[in-house]
Amino acid sequence: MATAATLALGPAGPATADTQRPAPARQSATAHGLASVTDLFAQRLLLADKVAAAKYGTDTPIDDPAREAQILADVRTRAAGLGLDPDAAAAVLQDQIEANKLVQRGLHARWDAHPGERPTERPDLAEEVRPALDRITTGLLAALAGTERTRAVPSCGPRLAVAAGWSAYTHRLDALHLEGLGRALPSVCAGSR
Ligand SMILES: C=C(O[C@@H]1C=C(C(=O)O)C=C[C@H]1O)C(=O)O
Repeated sequence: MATAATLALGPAGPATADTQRPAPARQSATAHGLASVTDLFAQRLLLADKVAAAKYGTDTPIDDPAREAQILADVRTRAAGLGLDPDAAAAVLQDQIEANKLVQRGLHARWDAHPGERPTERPDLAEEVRPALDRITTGLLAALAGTERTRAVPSCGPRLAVAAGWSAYTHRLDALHLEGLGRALPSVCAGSR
């Protein structure tokens, strides 16, 4: 599927209707589109609502260093298996973790200030929410592998900005989640590390 990002930044120049675009260029722009990465960032940030709800009003802290270390070690191993630089992949995941905690903190502050907005249900962190986060991590590693070349070119930054804007729009991110998305981006482009 062609996204606004791929249409705006595809290698064939100015955006043209899909039917007019040569097939190889369209395929290449789509396969390497950074929206595959930023869409997963947005999905992960939306899951922060469930994480925050699972923890709110309990003794479970927002920060869980042991779980973070486990995720990062696993990501390093799997990145190596995919031919990705383990440090680079771990840096991207570290940013997702920081972004997630930013949203969780924002939600807890909001719920403290506005009791009427507190969640009415407490999702199961271990059984429901963390498995969903783990599925996103698997998709993210594949998306990082699929965008390796795009993430290494000088135009990565502007492409990433367009992709992030598109993902924020399609996932209807509010101001807090948009702030989280900004925190999720710094390690994506190879030149930024
Ligand atoms: C999401 C959670 O909260 C925090 C954020 C994490 C993440 O983004 O993966 C992992 C551990 C916690 O520090 C969680 O506890 O599962």
